[in-house]
Amino acid sequence: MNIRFESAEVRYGARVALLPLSLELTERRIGVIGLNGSGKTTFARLINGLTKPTGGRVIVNGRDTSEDKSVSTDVGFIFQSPQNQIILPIVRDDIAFGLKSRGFSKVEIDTRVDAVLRRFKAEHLADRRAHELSGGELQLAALCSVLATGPSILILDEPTNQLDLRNRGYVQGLVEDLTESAIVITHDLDLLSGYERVLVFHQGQLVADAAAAEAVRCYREIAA
Ligand SMILES: Nc1ncnc2c1ncn2[C@@H]1O[C@H](COP(=O)(O)OP(=O)(O)OP(=O)(O)O)[C@@H](O)[C@H]1O
Repeated sequence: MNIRFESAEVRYGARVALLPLSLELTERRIGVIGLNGSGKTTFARLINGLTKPTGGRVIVNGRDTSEDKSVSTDVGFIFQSPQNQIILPIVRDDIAFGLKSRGFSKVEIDTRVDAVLRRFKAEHLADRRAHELSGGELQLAALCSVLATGPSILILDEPTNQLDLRNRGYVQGLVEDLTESAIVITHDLDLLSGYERVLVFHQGQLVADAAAAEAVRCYREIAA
């Protein structure tokens, strides 16, 4: 993946959500940490064009997110509460929904739905009602829905939020095994152990950009 921030900033009136930021991201796994309200989600939303910079530019795989809507097909986003992004009641239908809205044919949709369910060993969830799923199962269903459409970059916003220890380990394993590039926003610092690149945000500013151990040390100082 290639993501470039060129003095990108986000302001909501007088409130600064992200101060002008310039950086390039090419690593396969990137962690993002920081206190509540520090700008992490704003940073992530800029990458798939959900939020447009109020100044500067964000270029993803050669495309300007402010000008080219197709960026959003390249960047999948799993939100903090996956239950909010599952639209249809049955898991299989929800996975198909995203494909339908992207114009895939019926045959292609069926093939892709089956393939993604197989890939994540989630066949047992296909006919389940989404609102009956556990937190870990919901994460898995959301992952299937997003990855079925074939993004090359995946953003996960607090993927282990509200998960018990077993499901946390399960989701950690899923993320480790992804062939797609992944940007992981988390308050679960152990999740990032071994990450070569972790960004630390504080008050809308990137204050550290380092390997996990160093970044976490910086974050602990801020939080102290
Ligand atoms: N749509 C919006 N309108 C006004 N202010 C906003 C909006 N979205 C975010 N902000 C503000 O921008 C700042 C950064 O928010 P952001 O959601 O990026 O933080 P975060 O680091 O992801 O926080 P958390 O860890 O709590 O999820 C906050 O002060 C927030 O209130």
